[in-house]
Amino acid sequence: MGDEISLDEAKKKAARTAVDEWVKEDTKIVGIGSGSTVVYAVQRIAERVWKDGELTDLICVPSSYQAQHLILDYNLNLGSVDRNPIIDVAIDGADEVDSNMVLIKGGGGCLLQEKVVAACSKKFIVVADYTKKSLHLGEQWCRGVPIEVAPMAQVPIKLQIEAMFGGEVVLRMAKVKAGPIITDNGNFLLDWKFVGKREYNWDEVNRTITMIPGVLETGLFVDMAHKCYFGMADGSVKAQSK
Ligand SMILES: O=C(CO)[C@H](O)[C@H](O)COP(=O)(O)O
Repeated sequence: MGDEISLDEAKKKAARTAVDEWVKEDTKIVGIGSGSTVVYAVQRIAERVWKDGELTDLICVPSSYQAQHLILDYNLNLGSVDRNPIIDVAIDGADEVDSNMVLIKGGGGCLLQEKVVAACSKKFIVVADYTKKSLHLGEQWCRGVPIEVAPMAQVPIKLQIEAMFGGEVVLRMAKVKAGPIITDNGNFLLDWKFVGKREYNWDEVNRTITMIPGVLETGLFVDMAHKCYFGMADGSVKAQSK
């Protein structure tokens, strides 16, 4: 058996491949996702700007506070969906990707802005390590589907989701602060630990949950991803498209 690379190396390979395949000289605006894999995508963009003298006019639109500061730290041009509502390509991570390219996102709590940026993008490209790839959602990611909600509505939303779809909905608690996590948008996060063995129609589930008053957005990204790049344990990069 050959040597396995680390998860970080796998993320890096996926991110660099995606940037080189999708961010070209004529790309004007790129959406920047959130999480640890996207850091390598921003590093690659910065390398091309600052070392290779390419992409100097490229505008980067962040999907979170983290992404905004990444863009600033690497001295890239900072945009916004106010100024740049049409994005050529967005590059983002995922917590899980199933065989139909339905994604769970929001493990890092940034799903609302991530979905807005993805929806503004002509192409939405996902970068991840091999542990995120699965046949069915829930096989790899066991923390449930993140849902961003208005704080005052969290109890009725929890009860409605459990009654309609089963499983358990839990309020995500902060680790080094008393009380729940507060998102970049001042909201709470629920994690819906769905019933693994049940067959869900994710499009329908997503639409139904989104309709509950007080729900701002779900971490289910259905029919949004154009292509996913997975850094594999053997050092290769596997691409998945529909
Ligand atoms: O959705 C996200 C944050 O809300 C991230 O994209 C997702 O959690 C993947 O992160 P990482 O690249 O660190 O595995």
